[in-house]
Amino acid sequence: MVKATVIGAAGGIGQPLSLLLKQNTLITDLALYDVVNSPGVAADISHINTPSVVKGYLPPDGGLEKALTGADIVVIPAGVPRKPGMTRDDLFNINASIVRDIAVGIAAHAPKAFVLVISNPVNSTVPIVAEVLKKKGVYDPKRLFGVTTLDVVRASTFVAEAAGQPTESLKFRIPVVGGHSGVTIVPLLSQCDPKVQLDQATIDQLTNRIQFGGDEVVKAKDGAGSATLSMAFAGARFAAAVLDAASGKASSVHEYTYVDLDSEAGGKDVASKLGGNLQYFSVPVTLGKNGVEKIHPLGGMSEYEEGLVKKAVADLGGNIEKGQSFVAKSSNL
Ligand SMILES: NC(=O)c1ccc[n+]([C@@H]2O[C@H](COP(=O)([O-])OP(=O)(O)OC[C@H]3O[C@@H](n4cnc5c(N)ncnc54)[C@H](O)[C@@H]3O)[C@@H](O)[C@H]2O)c1
Ligand SMILES: O=C(O)C[C@H](O)C(=O)O
Repeated sequence: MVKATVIGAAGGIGQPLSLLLKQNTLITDLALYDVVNSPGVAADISHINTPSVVKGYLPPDGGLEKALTGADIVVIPAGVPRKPGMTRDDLFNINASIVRDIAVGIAAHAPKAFVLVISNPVNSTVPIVAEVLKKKGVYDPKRLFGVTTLDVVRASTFVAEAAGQPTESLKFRIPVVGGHSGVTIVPLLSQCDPKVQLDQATIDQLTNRIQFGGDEVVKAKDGAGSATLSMAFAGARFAAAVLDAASGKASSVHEYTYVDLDSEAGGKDVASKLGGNLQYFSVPVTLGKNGVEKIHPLGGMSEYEEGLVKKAVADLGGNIEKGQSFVAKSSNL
């Protein structure tokens, strides 16, 4: 039995993500929570003849508690998206408290669940969840993930296009490390598998496109939000990876995700190579029964990529601190 809960299930990401999770046959219970419309989304999705039983929950009558109780995995796309001209950090003022309050619910009702944070700014919302879980005495860094899979998905697509093989994007695997906003997103094109020969101008252009791919969608949607469908795909893919590893369905699951480097999974080596005391970074991980089993080194980098990492580290420190001090200043915990 595997219960998956989506918080923010009626939103632009939440609906297609819930649809994709309904197709995951490892999931037996799918709980859809939102502050609006979740019963309708649940009724609709529940007619699909895959194994999971779907229920929708709203805030009255303990909806959050019911949605979370017994959850093995909680995916959080709740909160507001960007409009043109905004940075992800501009969402902090609204989304920080939304994510904090959801984390309080997780601490009380699903303390052992894998928690997958999609809500932006991910660089800060993941530390917010961690600090709440720490305050409540239930924090396990191996079970908390910032979802950065969309950056990895974009990198494959854009590199395949640049290599003149747009229909072969699944074949191109590119590590993307760091955080999830602008220059904190660091594609390691030199490690592309299979190798691609790119001149420096193309590397510059691809790096910029991967770092600012989110802006491309925000601009195209012209005020109607940010990436939802590609994010749902990426979120469902990452959730499936976590569940495949936890259930033993797959023996070696390798992903990139924004995690606490200070876990038993071996992130301290990465942190010390990054210089300073950076606590969170998107890194290559092996997933296992209990979440992050091993954090791997970032691997060989070009001088150009080392420069990108330096810029990412400089920005990330402030983003992380902002999330941590928000929780420290929250008097209602
Ligand atoms: N990590 C990533 O790669 C990535 C990619 C795309 C979008 N995002 C982020 O995901 C978030 C959601 O984006 P969206 O386009 O789905 O937005 P949306 O506005 O379409 O949907 C958000 C949903 O969250 C719900 N919500 C608000 N407060 C809530 C609460 N307290 N509890 C439960 N639900 C609540 C809303 O009712 C809404 O249905 C944004 O912050 C966006 O920036 C992250
Ligand atoms: O760009 C955004 O604000 C949404 C998301 O983080 C993305 O990368 O598409």
